[in-house]
Amino acid sequence: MTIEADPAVLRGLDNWRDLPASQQPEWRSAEELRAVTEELATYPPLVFAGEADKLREELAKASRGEAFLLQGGDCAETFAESTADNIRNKIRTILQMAVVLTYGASLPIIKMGRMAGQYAKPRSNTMEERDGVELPAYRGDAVNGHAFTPESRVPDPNRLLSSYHRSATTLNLIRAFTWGGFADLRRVHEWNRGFTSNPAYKRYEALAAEIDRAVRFMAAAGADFDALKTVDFYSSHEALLLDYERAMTRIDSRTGLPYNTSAHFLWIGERTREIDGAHVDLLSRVRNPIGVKLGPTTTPETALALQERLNPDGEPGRLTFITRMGAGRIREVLPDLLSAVAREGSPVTWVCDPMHGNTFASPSGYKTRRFDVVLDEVRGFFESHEQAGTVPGGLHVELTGDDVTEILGGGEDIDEGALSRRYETLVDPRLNHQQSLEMAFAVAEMLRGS
Ligand SMILES: O=C[C@H](O)[C@H](O)COP(=O)(O)O
Ligand SMILES: C=C(OP(=O)(O)O)C(=O)O
Ligand SMILES: [Mn+2]
Repeated sequence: MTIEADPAVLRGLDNWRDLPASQQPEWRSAEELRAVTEELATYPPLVFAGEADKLREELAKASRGEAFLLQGGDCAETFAESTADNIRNKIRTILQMAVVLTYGASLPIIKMGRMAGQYAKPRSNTMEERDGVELPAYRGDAVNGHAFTPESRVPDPNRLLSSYHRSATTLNLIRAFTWGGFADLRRVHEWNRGFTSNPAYKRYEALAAEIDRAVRFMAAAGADFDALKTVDFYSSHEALLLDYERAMTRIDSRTGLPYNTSAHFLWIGERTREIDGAHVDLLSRVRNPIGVKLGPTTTPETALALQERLNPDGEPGRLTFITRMGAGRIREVLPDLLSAVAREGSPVTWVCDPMHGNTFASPSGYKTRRFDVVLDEVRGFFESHEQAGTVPGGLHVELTGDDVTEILGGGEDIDEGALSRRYETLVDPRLNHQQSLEMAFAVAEMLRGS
């Protein structure tokens, strides 16, 4: 039986159109935009509402310390790089990290990609200047091209259709990999053995040996490894482009309620989380689990107001706060926020993004981050929760499965001179494959309190 939506609920989905919306492109034609969104609205959903419900329940567990979220992927996915190899390497990296974190946390790890839709970027500056030439900033492949030419930088609504198609093909491959045998625990464990056999990561030898013993114990005890061949892998992206997100918002026939079907999980960025703004309004009306980024200027009042607006019923798993304070600020800012929300707010899943508060430009002009500083923010996150008596629920990182050189440091000690070797990101720097695994081992040690 199909349940129809309440007409007032349907009308509400367009309420955002009358509200201030920051970070929206100046599309080259309103007509074209209308045609594109009308077409998008006829396309099938990318995810099923029931999957979003399942994720909400899993995130509720993370809010109580019964699970831990690992959310990772590019700062900005690109059409050109959404190839089989890239997608496979990213999934492989996240699965490898998840095995290490499962052991460290002794908890199920919720696996989520910043994948299959992470094509739109908020920018600090509307324009970019190079050698005296000024053009609109690159805002992600969903909006314009990265090539520094006037033609490429014009926001083109047709790119929204390409985003949908790229998201669909990426998600299809993700589902094939994670249900088709690629995620087999024994196989992922073998990959991790390859990583820890590298002398650069000798520091993690003891932990790696413990994991190895645990897997052998499971085998000896008759664990059903065939049941561990498949995993749930969720998709997520920043819900930035409201025209796209609205077109992908559909009524679930089981319940008559609206879901954003472009991804399982959507988050609102640090630059678009105005309490009376369009982004908060649209996401307040969908049933998906959602996130909000919180930077170092966030006050307890703001956090509580966002909770009231986005999760008025206080439903566990509905709202995730993704904090991105900067390693230098987190110990000073986060504990008060945690205490205020614990005292006066409703259940929330707290996740640490140790990337976005720690970005700087190297002397040679590369946007980068330091591996040690990123890890220090994660440490500060755990310390703050310890101090406030609250639950650290997960990790949100920008990573890739390839050997890029975008973040300084780590066991292979990428230095400033090395950044130019393989600096490929179009927006923010990502942990490479090895750095991602190293982070997983380091965080696993933190989770065990060693
Ligand atoms: O990914 C996050 C933001 O889009 C990014 O950090 C903004 O970068 P910008 O300051 O280069 O515009
Ligand atoms: C834009 C991003 O982050 P923030 O909103 O935290 O700056 C991002 O996650 O890429
Ligand atoms: Mn980013």
